[in-house]
Amino acid sequence: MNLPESLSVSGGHLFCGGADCVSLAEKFGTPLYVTNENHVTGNFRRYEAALKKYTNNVQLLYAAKANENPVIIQSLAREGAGADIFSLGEMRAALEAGIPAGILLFNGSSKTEADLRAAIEKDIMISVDSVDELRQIDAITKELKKTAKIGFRVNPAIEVPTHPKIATGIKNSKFGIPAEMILEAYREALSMEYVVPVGMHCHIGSQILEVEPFAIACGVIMKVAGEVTKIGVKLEFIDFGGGLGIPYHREGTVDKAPTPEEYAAAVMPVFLEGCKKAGISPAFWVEPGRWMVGESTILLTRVNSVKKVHKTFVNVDAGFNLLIRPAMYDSWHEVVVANKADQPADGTYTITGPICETGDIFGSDRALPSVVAGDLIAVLDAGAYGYSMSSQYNSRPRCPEVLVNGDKAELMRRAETYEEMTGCVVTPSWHRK
Ligand SMILES: Cc1ncc(COP(=O)(O)O)c(C=O)c1O
Ligand SMILES: N[C@@H](CCCC[NH3+])C(=O)O
Repeated sequence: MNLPESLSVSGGHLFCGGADCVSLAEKFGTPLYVTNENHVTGNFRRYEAALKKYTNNVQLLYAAKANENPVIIQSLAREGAGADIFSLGEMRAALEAGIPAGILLFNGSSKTEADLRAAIEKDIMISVDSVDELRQIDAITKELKKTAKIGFRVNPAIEVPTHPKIATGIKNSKFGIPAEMILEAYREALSMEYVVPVGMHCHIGSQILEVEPFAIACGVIMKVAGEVTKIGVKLEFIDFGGGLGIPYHREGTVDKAPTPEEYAAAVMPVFLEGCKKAGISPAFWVEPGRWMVGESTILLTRVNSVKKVHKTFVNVDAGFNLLIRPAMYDSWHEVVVANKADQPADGTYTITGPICETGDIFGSDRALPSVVAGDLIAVLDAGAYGYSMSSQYNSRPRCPEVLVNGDKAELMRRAETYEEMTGCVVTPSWHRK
């Protein structure tokens, strides 16, 4: 199999960086998320270098939702990442990781007054998703007598080749303001006392395996940028969102995932040409999440039992409460028997979790070496939208996360306890004895 760079095989065992996954599972228990830190920081450097070949006026904002572990956010903050934040929790994590407020963008289509107030108080720029939200910002800035720098999220109305649930720039998406309504929105912002429109934002979707849609969206946005410049907006940044996909299929029909270099080659000339036409020089911002962390991480899970019936089920100790992507989007994740990583396949196996739902399947009919109870399965490419979308469904406390750096491996999050899981439960008076 075409393993991600974060992994290798030695002596029949799967390794993450310099750490033997079989030993990690013995030491920390399973289920266990394992992340290769150097892979994450290497990704950041590569993505940034690819863009900076065209202009130095570039800022990468890590999409914190992809993997919200504060340690990961801190690793990227140290590399100079800003962050795309979507909630007060993500705001707090980004600020605590040391990311300066000036390179945070508060995104989202449904912000609360508390969200807007916190962003304004902390000088964090807001990607405004509706005129209604703009007016709420106006009211808060007047009350606080404080400036708010904003951009609008533009919906470029383009089709993107990805799962419909994660295509965000299509015409009928809930996100953004249609390009034909955007001039009015900027005009209104320009008329406000404390609101300063300085940016523009778009994000067309996630897990996109072609670069053309990014270039098309960039063309639409640059045209709009030219128009808003004419009405007096001084654009300091244009944020083109995230979305670059990763190759989840690594065997058989292997995904051809574009590289950041290919992304840059497709998008940057359109951006620079648009800037020239409009006579502007905003910074180029981009918000990758999945590409930064997706391939860096595996989910290790122990085989509880093997059931040979109409097909062979491998019952493991992790369920979709820990990695919901296959159940939610029918997403493909490769699976490897981590303690038999050099053995040839001898049959087909369906990897199922312990959750009380038929859809609790990590992979169906996968060709694997002979699997028996006690074996260790690695679910690959689990770094993006894995732990961050986890839940405690079926009253299962979340598992620990280990960070590997070279041959060092330590916890970056311990397992939840039952007490923590139920710590918010309150007993109504009539239930008390
Ligand atoms: C506004 C915004 N920016 C960035 C991202 C990150 O996307 P990805 O993880 O595909 O790079 C998302 C998620 O789709 C998003 O909604
Ligand atoms: N959660 C999605 C990606 C959505 C990105 C956030 N807008 C996934 O796992 O593929």
